[in-house]
Amino acid sequence: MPVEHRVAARGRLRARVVGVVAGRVSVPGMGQEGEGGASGRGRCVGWPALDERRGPLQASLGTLGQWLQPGMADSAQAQKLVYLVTGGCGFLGEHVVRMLLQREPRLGELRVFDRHLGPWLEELKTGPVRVTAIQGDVTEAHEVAAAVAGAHVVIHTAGLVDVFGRASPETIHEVNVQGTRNVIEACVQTGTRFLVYTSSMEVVGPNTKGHPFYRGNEDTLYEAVHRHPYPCSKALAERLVLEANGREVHGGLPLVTCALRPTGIYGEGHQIMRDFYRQGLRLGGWLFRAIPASVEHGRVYVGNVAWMHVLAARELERRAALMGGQVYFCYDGSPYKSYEDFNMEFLGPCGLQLVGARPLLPYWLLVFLAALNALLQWLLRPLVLYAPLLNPYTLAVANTTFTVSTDKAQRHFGYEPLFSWEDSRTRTILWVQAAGSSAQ
Ligand SMILES: NC(=O)C1=CN([C@@H]2O[C@H](COP(=O)(O)OP(=O)(O)OC[C@H]3O[C@@H](n4cnc5c(N)ncnc54)[C@H](O)[C@@H]3O)[C@@H](O)[C@H]2O)C=CC1
Ligand SMILES: C[C@H](CCCC(C)(C)O)[C@H]1CC[C@H]2[C@@H]3[C@H](O)CC4=CC(=O)CC[C@]4(C)[C@H]3CC[C@]12C
Repeated sequence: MPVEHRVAARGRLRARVVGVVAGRVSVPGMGQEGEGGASGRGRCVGWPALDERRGPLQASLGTLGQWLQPGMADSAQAQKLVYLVTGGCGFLGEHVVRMLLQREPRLGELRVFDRHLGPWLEELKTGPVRVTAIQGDVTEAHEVAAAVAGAHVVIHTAGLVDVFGRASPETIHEVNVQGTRNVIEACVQTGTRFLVYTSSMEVVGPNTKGHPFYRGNEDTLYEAVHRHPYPCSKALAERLVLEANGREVHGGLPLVTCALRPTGIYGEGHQIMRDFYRQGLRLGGWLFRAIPASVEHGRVYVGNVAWMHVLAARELERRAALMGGQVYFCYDGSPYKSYEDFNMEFLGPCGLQLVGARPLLPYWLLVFLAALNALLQWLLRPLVLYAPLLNPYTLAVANTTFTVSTDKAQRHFGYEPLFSWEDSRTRTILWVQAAGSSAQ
């Protein structure tokens, strides 16, 4: 069992850390570090003061300048790297964590930072890579700084994904914007040079005017106008990340950043898909079409999004000049369909049927119901949280074509989807079936 403990350094740096260290628990200062732990690897389980913290890590890794020598990454002598994944216990974060463990040969230590740590992290402790679970909050600058210190690469995927009105706009801003600012500042202060940010298609659109974005790419001109707190926060955070590219980090070298913009992610662990499945089961196996089949909604498989993060993080060092400050849509071979028709690719084989070749309700009635839901949410807020799937924002997103067609990630860092559409579909169906049966 992992031991949870408060970690203090200089009285300022505090983060709740659960050390899961290659099969054993690391308790700082108690002589229980993993074998060979004296080198300082995985020192985040016991945070010394910032400057001291750089010492042991640099002793084992050399100076930052050293490990960045051209060609070194390819050599057999390449240093093992420390990765930090914020939001590593979320839907996407878990896939990124597992993908790094499977596909990043240079991984020496993996720090998983999240507000809520998943029990599945336990199973990772048997592997060869040191996995350090850190319970922390991205809105707490000192917790972020403690987690980032000594990491070579940060994949910042933590975020508050809320388009249903569960959280206040202030909280969404705090987590998504201030949290990202804290990550950037932590990189700058501690000398971490490589930052990959999980942005979203939502930073582009659909916009408030309902303009379609049809098979667009990163250079497509589109009027990005937002009002909802979630896309506003993601757009602001993305800008912070891109503007931070080139900033001098502790040690004098430049920060290299890029942002990945997934469209709607699906796959194992996708809660909204599971909710639709359960809703269909409750309705006797039927779902009712609300959106015209002609409205295309971009979707991408979570395993491919995770793979893109791993590749981008790996290649940022070698291709800093090309990739630094760039944005990349996440894409794969998933077909272009409406949101509901796409979901039926998985829910159909699980026994559900989508009723209606056309929407059963006229659009004006959906708009009315969405507005009614928004009103009810506002009226009931002092008493209870009413947060249905249908609201004016989700209706507008679902009802506006937004699809991407690009190869920028392939051109810039050699990305090819790891999972074919058939694989992605099969994996998702198996997960929906399992998640559905465990719900009954
Ligand atoms: N789900 C989707 O379709 C899409 C998601 N994204 C982005 O991908 C990222 C991951 O999203 P999902 O995995 O879907 O969401 P998720 O909610 O499953 O995962 C987010 C993770 O961040 C953690 N987190 C939230 N607030 C935190 C805080 N204050 N401090 C530390 N950790 C915190 C959560 O505990 C959670 O584990 C987000 O940044 C989101 O904006 C982008 C495009 C599409
Ligand atoms: C919940 C919506 C579908 C309900 C439609 C209804 C009520 C008519 O049946 C989802 C439709 C589109 C989704 C969003 C989209 O995939 C883009 C996103 C990107 C993100 O970064 C976060 C999630 C989301 C906003 C996603 C949320 C659910 C939908 C609005």
